[in-house]
Amino acid sequence: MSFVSSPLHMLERARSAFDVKTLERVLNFGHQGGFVPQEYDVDAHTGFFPPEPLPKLTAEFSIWEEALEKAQGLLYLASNQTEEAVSMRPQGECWRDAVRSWPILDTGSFSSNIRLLQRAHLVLAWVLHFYAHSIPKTYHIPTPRFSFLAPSPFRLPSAVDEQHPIPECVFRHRTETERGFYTVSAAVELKGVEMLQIIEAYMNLPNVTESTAIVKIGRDLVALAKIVKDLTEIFASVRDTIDPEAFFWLCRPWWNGSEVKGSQPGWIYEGVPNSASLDLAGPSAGQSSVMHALDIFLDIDHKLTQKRQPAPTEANKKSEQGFMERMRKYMPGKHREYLARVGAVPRSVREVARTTPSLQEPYNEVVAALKRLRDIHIRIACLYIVNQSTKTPPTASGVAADDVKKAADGHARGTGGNQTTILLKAGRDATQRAMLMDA
Ligand code: HEM
Repeated sequence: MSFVSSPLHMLERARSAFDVKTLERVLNFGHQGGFVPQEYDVDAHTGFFPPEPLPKLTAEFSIWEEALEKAQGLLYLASNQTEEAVSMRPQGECWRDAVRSWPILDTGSFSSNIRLLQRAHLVLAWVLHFYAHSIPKTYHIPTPRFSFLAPSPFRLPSAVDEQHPIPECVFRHRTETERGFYTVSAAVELKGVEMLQIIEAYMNLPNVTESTAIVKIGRDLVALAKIVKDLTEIFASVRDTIDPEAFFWLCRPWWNGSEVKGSQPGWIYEGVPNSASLDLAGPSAGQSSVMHALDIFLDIDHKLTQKRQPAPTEANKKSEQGFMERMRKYMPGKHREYLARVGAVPRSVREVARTTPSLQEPYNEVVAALKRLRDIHIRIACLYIVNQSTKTPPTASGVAADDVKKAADGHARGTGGNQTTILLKAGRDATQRAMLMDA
């Protein structure tokens, strides 16, 4: 082992490995009591994404990883009545039997490794969705019961391993569409890193009323408007890469969560008290931490707590005002803390712009850009969800004529469980309301 003789040498060596900004953050220069995103597991280069892809779980947990891998070529939606889907039902049942017979695995060995915990969460969440949505439902047993807690070793039966011929086309179509959706969402998240740098700079300004600070804020708002415009283009690119039919009928049903609807309970996790009453929304890009950060930084009032103009419409009032806050429950805890910290800044950028004439226009430009983004997003949701739900399902979906209405029943709902257009328009209108009127 070689020793470094002085802190200066150490600094020099470290400089070659990191950029200076990162280094300063690590050493906490200039951030005494300040805002350091890394403390909230927000990376300087990848933002809310981990800096590296999540590592696979160790051999001890291979049953989880293997089950997920196999599920992707094996399971069909319960609603799929095509010949292939029906012929694959026994293999699906074997897969679910195997999952039911899993032993309880102790995750203590990696309880301090956040990346492995995240990987475990990701793998088990998808296994759960594959499990729940592939169970052929009957009208008499509306509630699928399942458990990860039964005590016998997991082994996939040979019937599954032989891999009876699997029809490729439906899977490929679904996988490509799904990949397209994740890629666009990831592009938004990564483009958003530039925005997080602006937020960080604002949070660390010693005095937001100083003239140099005002010049900096003005410049950053101009840059932010450009970033939001770029984000809008990324959103709009879904139309080039994602097929609406495959999105609505082949992918999206797998993402639905367990909603508690009236007297019908949600999914029951055996061994978990009151699990049927848990609010377990499916994944939604509404959980994107970067988009929440932007809203919070600009002080967009989704909850309609501020008196702003124009007054909310009746439809605005009917939408779920706590939706964005509810979606934060699905984010990693540290990211929630990051958002709370940004929201707790003593003077929001909106407040500073309101009282600083030179900042009103650049602030309004960002808000206008975000409103346009939400307009485009509404059009996308109509194209991919509302319109699709009124169409005849494609043959590959295997949805039987009698079941079309049931399958499309959630047509006006997002995977997060809300009436799509009302919710998204309320978000767009809340954005518009942040506009400073006397500019
Ligand atoms: C095919 C593409 C897309 C469709 C059909 C779509 C649809 C929806 C729907 C239905 C909702 C309502 C909430 C729910 O219940 O889930 C929603 C919300 C949301 N989506 Fe998307 N979305 C798409 C792409 C994206 C992308 C790429 C992002 C980027 C992160 C995104 C960000 C959001 C956000 C932040 C919300 C919360 C509401 C808001 O901020 O206005 N969406 N989306």
